[in-house]
Amino acid sequence: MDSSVMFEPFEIEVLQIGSSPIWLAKCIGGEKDNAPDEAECLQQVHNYQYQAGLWSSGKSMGHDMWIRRTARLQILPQINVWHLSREGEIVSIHFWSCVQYGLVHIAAGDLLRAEIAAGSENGKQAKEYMDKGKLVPNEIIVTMVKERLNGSDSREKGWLLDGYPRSSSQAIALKEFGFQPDLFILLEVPEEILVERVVGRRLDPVTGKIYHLKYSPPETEEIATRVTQRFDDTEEKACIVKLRLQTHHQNVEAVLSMYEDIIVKVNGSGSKQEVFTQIDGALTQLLEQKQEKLGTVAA
Ligand SMILES: Nc1ncnc2c1ncn2[C@@H]1O[C@H](COP(=O)(O)OP(=O)(O)O)[C@@H](O)[C@H]1O
Repeated sequence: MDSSVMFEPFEIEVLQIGSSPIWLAKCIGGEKDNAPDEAECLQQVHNYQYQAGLWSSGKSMGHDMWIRRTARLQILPQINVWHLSREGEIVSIHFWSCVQYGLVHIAAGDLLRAEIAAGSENGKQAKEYMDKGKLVPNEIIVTMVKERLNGSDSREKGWLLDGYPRSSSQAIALKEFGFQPDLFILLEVPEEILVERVVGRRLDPVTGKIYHLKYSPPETEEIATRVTQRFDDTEEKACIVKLRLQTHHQNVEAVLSMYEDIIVKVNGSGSKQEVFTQIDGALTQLLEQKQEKLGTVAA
């Protein structure tokens, strides 16, 4: 594909107010099979920025400029890309009913398990708490999360923080480090379903993908034979699972009170698709509000 063809499926809009530039690329119509993947879309947005003279020497526009420019391009496959750069970036790609986000997924539990696997001192200490279903002390987890949020990929693409903050002191630390989420998603699931999900959860050590023996079984025999169970998820640890839930109930109200204005409660007891549809709706609404706000200022 030459570069002029690459732009064709896109409608690209560039908005910048103060230090929050937003790139919007929308690709509409066409065949699913022709839909470009996420990396290709971003590449096209960057190419467009460069060709339109809005991106020089690999850098984005100056901070204090305010620019609103729309380039209407040819209409082809259906896809939307939202790209918020600098202060935080959100990339959302809609492939028909299957929607994916380009945010960096940062899971506090995964960070801790990686430390345990690496055999570090922090990992050893963390495991003692995790084995008992208790929260790992802030001295260990807060720095880990902060460093991950400061990673170049998180700063560039934006992030989805999973399993953090789990206490008000963790929420305060996050704020003090200057990290402020746009949205707080609370997944509400009855306890008996949670226990069933945890006990049936399996991890593919090769791809890192999470399965569930009943609800999302491994696709092939090969994967089924290699999946493993997390040390704190086993049947014998069912009482630890309950303790983890107890810890959650003790802290959740204090955490929620810090995010009252941005909480979205999602019914998490349905299928993956049903839950995802609700989250997608919340994210889409958030992006529309941001867009509207910028449009009002632009008018
Ligand atoms: N933000 C956190 N603060 C302290 N401990 C944490 C945090 N996140 C995870 N942990 C520890 O790791 C364990 C597993 O967490 P996680 O992987 O998030 O579990 P789940 O996926 O079941 O919610 C927790 O029980 C806790 O011991």
